[in-house]
Amino acid sequence: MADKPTKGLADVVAASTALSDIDGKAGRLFYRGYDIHDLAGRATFEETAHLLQRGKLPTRQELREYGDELVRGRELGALVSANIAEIAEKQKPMEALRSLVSLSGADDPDKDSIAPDANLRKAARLTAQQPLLVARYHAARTGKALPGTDDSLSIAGNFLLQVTGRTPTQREAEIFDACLVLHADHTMNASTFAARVCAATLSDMHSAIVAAIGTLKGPLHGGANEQVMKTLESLDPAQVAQSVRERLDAHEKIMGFGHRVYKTEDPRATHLRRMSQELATASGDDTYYRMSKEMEEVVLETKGLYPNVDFYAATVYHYLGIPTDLFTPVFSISRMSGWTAHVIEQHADNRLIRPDSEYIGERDQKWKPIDER
Ligand SMILES: CC(=O)SCCNC(=O)CCNC(=O)[C@H](O)C(C)(C)COP(=O)(O)OP(=O)(O)OC[C@H]1O[C@@H](n2cnc3c(N)ncnc32)[C@H](O)[C@@H]1OP(=O)(O)O
Ligand SMILES: O=C([O-])CC(=O)C(=O)O
Repeated sequence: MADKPTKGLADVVAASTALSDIDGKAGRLFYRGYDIHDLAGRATFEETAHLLQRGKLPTRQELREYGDELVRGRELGALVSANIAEIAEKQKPMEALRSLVSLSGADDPDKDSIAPDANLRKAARLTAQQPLLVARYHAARTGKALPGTDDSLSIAGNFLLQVTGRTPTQREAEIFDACLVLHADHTMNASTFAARVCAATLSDMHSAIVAAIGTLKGPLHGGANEQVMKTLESLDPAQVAQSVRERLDAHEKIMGFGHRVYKTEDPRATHLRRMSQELATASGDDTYYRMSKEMEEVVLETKGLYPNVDFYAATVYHYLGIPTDLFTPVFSISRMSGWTAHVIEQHADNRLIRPDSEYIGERDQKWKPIDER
């Protein structure tokens, strides 16, 4: 007979990884041994993606080569281009991305291979294409022309340019770049686990990423950042503390708080809070930032819960001019670097992921013909 399951697989070690590590008690996060506090605001997203996918922080030469590969790889395939308008009309952003990444698999030059070199190339292409897919989707649904990419800008800068229609200031691009670095990888989170389960059947990288996107979408995971903004918009700025207390008394979850692993402040929230404050001040209207701070105080005092990565990311994206329903797609732009690195890692030392279950249904049922049931 199987053991009792641990609900939600809490504390179960499901894989070995050299990609990221969390100390949940101390509130620390590392990518391949580098403290997130050393990377955020110092390493670019491109360097971070290289670190995750290719095992090391790049030299200038390696970064140039990887950057060129990203530029070459961002071209979208024929199937994606032919279908994006209809998808944008019929599907919400995360559903659309799930469809578009699936279609892009059919256009990928390495589509039939899961060999290590093919996986590296696919990881770079998926990372390069994800921001463009989000921007093209947004352009298609708004009917606005997509500004061309500017090769003097980073992935972060180009995304802001293409979604807001204006060249970001250097500081805006830096802040968004730091956001991408902060969201890049996070041990065995639900979407990464989904990707690894898929990859472990020796399925291909695009299939694993489709599974990950579908998993990130939910409000208990990446979908929370959009819900945070909706909560802020729904609150009366003069009644924040009272409304949050009422919601907690009614056993409602306040999105953007709590975490399976962190029992103290999420180290990413420390950076995002600071960036939210900076952008709020620069915008001349810091209402949402002040409301967020008040929510944070009430939730900590009432429930002992800290903000997670999604909480202050919401106002950062809002102040950067990103539409609220693109917040979770933005998360996927960053996490693509981690997901693809996990697929590479899974394929490199694979065993089928197939846990056990505890049977709790009826036993010894007697079969009856349909007319006797
Ligand atoms: C990128 C990311 O995925 S970060 C997480 C994003 N998700 C969210 O922000 C959604 C809100 N948060 C949550 O739902 C949870 O804290 C999760 C999903 C992140 C973690 O879930 P779990 O580890 O399974 O904790 P669980 O949901 O069992 O919560 C434990 C207790 O804290 C409470 N709790 C947890 N989070 C919250 C919250 N945000 N608001 C109010 N209460 C909460 C639960 O109601 C539960 O209380 P109980 O023991 O009285 O029933
Ligand atoms: O680790 C988790 O469970 C969720 C999370 O914070 C992330 O994916 O960034």
